[in-house]
Amino acid sequence: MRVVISIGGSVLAPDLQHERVNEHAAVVERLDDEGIDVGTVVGGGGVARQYIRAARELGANEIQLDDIGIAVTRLNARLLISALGDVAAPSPAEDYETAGAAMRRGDVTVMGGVVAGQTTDAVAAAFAEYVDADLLVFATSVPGVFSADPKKDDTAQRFDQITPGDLVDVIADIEMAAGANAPVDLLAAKLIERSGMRTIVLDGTDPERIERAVLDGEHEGTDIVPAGTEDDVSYWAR
Ligand SMILES: Nc1ncnc2c1ncn2[C@@H]1O[C@H](COP(=O)(O)OP(=O)(O)O)[C@@H](O)[C@H]1O
Ligand SMILES: O=c1ccn([C@@H]2O[C@H](COP(=O)(O)OP(=O)(O)O)[C@@H](O)[C@H]2O)c(=O)[nH]1
Repeated sequence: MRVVISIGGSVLAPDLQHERVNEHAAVVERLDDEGIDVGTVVGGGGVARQYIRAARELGANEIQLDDIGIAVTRLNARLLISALGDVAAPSPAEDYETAGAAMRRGDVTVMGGVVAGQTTDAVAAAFAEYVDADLLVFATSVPGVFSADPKKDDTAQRFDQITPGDLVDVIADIEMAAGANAPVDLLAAKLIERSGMRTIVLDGTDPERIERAVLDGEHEGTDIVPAGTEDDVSYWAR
């Protein structure tokens, strides 16, 4: 089984606590021990947003701000690599070929961002498509995809399941500036739509939830399910 896990910066290292990074690494190592090929993609979180905010005040444009964001995602990736030790490739892969080759060698791969104009959500979706992953997991700071931003709207409802097309509609209005907050970015949603890959968005603040979702298929987040496959047993058996 091949799994790609997108670990938001806000769940990996909200305040750069090494204990939390260690807990995520322990989960990745246990999945690796189970014989699962694991690819991880790490976000920039609050630290990236702090840098982006400061550089925006200093006059940097959005592409320059994205590049700053990418630099922070790669720093966070190095934190996870530090905790993973020998099971991980020694530096964050900067393209899908390098990451895919490392996965084929049996290393856990750790990526950050790759190119301006997107987020690590799109990196995770593209890498998952590149390696024909069986499962893509977005571990984020909210318990799934909601009808509106749950941090701003008390009436927002969580979707147990959503089609990629409906996901695109839910997130289409979220701003795309560097450092923006979305459960999954628009490009990622379109990649999930075209690949039809099995995808889960869940609250990853407790890393063990990621482990349960991968090993037992149990989670309380949102399944992104291609239209028409909601009751297709072969889809859910993948
Ligand atoms: N429709 C929505 N459903 C879920 N979350 C949403 C939605 N719209 C906006 N958000 C925001 O998306 C963010 C997703 O997590 P984020 O803070 O970007 O963490 P991560 O570091 O995991 O990417 C949350 O801050 C949440 O408030
Ligand atoms: O391939 C990438 C990945 C990240 N980013 C930039 O880096 C920021 C932080 O990454 P991300 O949003 O994925 O981090 P998260 O908020 O999920 O922790 C993004 O907002 C973008 O500005 C980018 O331009 N290209």
